Amino acid sequence: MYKIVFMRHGESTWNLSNRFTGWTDVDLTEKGINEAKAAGKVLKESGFTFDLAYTSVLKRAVRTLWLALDEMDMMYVPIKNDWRLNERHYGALQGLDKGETAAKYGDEQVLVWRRSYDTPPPALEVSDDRVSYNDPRYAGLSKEQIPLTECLKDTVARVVPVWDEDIAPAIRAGKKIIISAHGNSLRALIKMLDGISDNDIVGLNIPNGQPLVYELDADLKPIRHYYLGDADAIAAAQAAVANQGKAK
Ligand SMILES: O=C(O)[C@H](O)COP(=O)(O)O
Repeated sequence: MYKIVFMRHGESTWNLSNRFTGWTDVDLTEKGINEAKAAGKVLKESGFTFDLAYTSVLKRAVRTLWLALDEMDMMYVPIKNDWRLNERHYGALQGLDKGETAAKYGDEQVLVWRRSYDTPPPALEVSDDRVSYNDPRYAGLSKEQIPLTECLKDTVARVVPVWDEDIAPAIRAGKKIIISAHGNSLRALIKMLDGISDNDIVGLNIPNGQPLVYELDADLKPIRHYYLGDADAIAAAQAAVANQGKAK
């Protein structure tokens, strides 16, 4: 039996101000820093150790990983940064307030943009300052690989190859792995692992900064999964994420 730990980053400044974030590189809040440290503490207390870590190229996930590993006194663990673990690109919604957007377009439309499997939010114009073409961290990518918007299906299409080509072979080679990523890049991975339908994935919300353990069989099929933290607090945090896209 194998175990792998998934963790969404701690609260970011744009989680706090309830803005669509996507590929915008915002940092953690004080609360987010504390969530990351608490995640490291509970992992340590639960006896977890790691010998390989994966994260995105966005600082909220990278810093969450650093803080958790620091808390575990395991900052020597090799880290692979992969842009394909980035948050789902939120297109022209990036920077907008989720509640205000729901008040303008309706809760239903915002739910479609946030959670439907194959309807992307409105795309950025290529001339928009928010487009990542000139960002040095994506210098090795073609323009076709740099999204102007993404639905979850698009995110699945870039996340699953990281699993198949990199993470799964490492698990099979016996590496104990933690992945620090984002609400929707983790939803993409979990959809694939658990075989969740396009309809049911709408109801899956990942809370900030809570280690999620997956136990996998010899074929890397999930046996069971569980959060390490307090169950009531996690359920409340998941409900809060679901409610972020509703008009006040
Ligand atoms: O990109 C964002 O805004 C968040 O990280 C995830 O947002 P969501 O829960 O609204 O999809």
